[in-house]
Amino acid sequence: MLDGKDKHYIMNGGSNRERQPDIKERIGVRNKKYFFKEQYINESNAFCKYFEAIQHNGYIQNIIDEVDNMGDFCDLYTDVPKNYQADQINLYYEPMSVSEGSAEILYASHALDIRESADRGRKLVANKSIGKGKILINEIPTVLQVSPMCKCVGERYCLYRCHNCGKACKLFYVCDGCNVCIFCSRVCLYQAYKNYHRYECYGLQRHFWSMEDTDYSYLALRMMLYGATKQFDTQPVIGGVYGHVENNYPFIYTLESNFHQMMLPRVNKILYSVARNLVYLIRKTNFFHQYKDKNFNMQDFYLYVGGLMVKHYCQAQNNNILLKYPNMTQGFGLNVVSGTGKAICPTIALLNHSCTPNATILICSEFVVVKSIRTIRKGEEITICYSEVDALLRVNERHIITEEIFHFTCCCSFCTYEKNLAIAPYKCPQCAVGNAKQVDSKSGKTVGYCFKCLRSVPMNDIFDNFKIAKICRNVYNVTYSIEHLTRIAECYKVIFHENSLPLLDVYRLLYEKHYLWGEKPIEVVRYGLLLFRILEYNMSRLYLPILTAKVKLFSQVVEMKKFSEVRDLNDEEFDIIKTFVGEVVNVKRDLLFYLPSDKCLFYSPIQTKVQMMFQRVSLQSNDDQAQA
Ligand SMILES: C[S@@+](CC[C@H](N)C(=O)[O-])C[C@H]1O[C@@H](n2cnc3c(N)ncnc32)[C@H](O)[C@@H]1O
Repeated sequence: MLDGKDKHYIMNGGSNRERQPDIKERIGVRNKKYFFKEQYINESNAFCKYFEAIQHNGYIQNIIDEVDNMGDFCDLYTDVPKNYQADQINLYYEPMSVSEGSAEILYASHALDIRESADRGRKLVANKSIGKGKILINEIPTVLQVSPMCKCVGERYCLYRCHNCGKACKLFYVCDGCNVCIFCSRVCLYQAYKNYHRYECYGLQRHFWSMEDTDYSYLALRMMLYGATKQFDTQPVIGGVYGHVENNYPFIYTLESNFHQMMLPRVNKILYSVARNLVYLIRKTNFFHQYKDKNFNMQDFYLYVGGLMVKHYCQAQNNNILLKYPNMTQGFGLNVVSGTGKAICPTIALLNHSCTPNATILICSEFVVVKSIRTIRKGEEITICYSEVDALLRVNERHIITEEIFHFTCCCSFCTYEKNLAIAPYKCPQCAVGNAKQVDSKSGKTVGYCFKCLRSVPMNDIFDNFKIAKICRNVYNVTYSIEHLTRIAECYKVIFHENSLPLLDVYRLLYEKHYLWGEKPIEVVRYGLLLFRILEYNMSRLYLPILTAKVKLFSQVVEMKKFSEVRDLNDEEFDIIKTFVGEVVNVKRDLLFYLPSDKCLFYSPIQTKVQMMFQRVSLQSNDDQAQA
């Protein structure tokens, strides 16, 4: 439990931690002109300066023209069927809820606490051991952006979700004004209209806002409008609870924006989008009329609202949750999802990113649910993998994504592990458990140091294998032969630990080569299984990209004609197939983590086919299971 000053800081989100850009590092790497610290102190100040500048040099006229000459009303909306089926969205999941709610954090389980760390800011940690598959948070989004279902926006965005509460709706009410927003009930329609929709309706009709994944101006506007309905009250209710059902604005207001980590071109894009929003609000809506008789300086108030929208834009970029579904019925592709919008959930926004997460987000009708994907120890931080980051990429590639999209450099345990690999990458030749590094190479002998044995170890064997691997790699680069790749894998098995990432790269290549060119189908299974063993060791079995890739592997094996020719298996091959059949059965259980049982039915034909293909093996597996 937190107390006193610490608790105040953390709950209020402000904390005494003011993130400052790492000036030396940035200026060292990038051109100085991109750095803006001297120019802008914070989001509000940035917007004031920008707005003053565009007013001064006349550029504002371009924005006014753009707003005044918005396109025509889009005819296609009139084609939207008014009684469209809910497209199974609500039926996707059973309702889920946390077993016992926290008294300190809205929507969270009592097993979670808020803490703060110097490198990552606020975080949620487990205050007791948590099992796999437990519901940790079950949150109703505070602000929601549902992508409109207009056909000119594209099929990808088609969605039958209430734009106010997020519920999927079987029959819906379409707003008569814009014909874009749909609502599940008259109550939602009325609420939305009163709180925000009357200000956005005109722009929505004319595609004023881009619904692209990288544009947050529409969501920023909605966040500001939510604030306006709460009189822009940013003071949390006394009582020290994080989050408030009636007024979550104080908790939105303090979400991480990473404004000071952004480069000038990005900031300029945001300022421009917000200036557009502001001009739109002034010229096309009566949003500001309600404040006119309150004796404030309207010019200052415009700038205040603009500053708020800049802040919310940056926050939306860092904290939004993509409303998407695991959609494994379509081609079993990696990350095959149907994107439908973005949500701001202040409690879930406390979760930091990890490239080897211990929890995942599921969208369950109008709820956003966080579920543990492995056992979490007491005191361990709860982490998710941010949806734009593909944890299957290598560390440098992942860092490009986190830096470009979220403006932070990931310092999770997996990134640290991958970086440490560079320091002591080898398997100790003495104990075969510890990590060793080379320390010396004299008179034909290579000596290393093992961090487990805590002493020097001979490394000649390792370096002999390195030499062979290097030669094989050179030959492979010319011939692309499977034999040389196999030889590299054998050398790597001596040099590195069996679940290490260098081996993963070689197995991935071997799998692809065998799948495309190989004569022996059993090798596809062998390397496919090895690949997933390493991935699951480093990440988790219940990790959606891994699961979908695995289902893809199984379906590929089923499709391989050559398997029908496999008759006589030797003992080793028999074992491989036995493991494979076991995995095919197990994956069904893993799928149930993400989908209700009727949605896993698509998987049954694969299971049946595999069991028929390898009848002898599956019979024996069944016997083994019965004995066990
Ligand atoms: C959704 S918020 C998470 C909560 C945040 N720590 C806070 O105090 O509000 C995302 C921000 O947390 C920080 N963060 C999250 N994961 C991180 C990681 N793995 N490494 C470094 N910073 C991280 C970044 O500043 C990121 O923009």
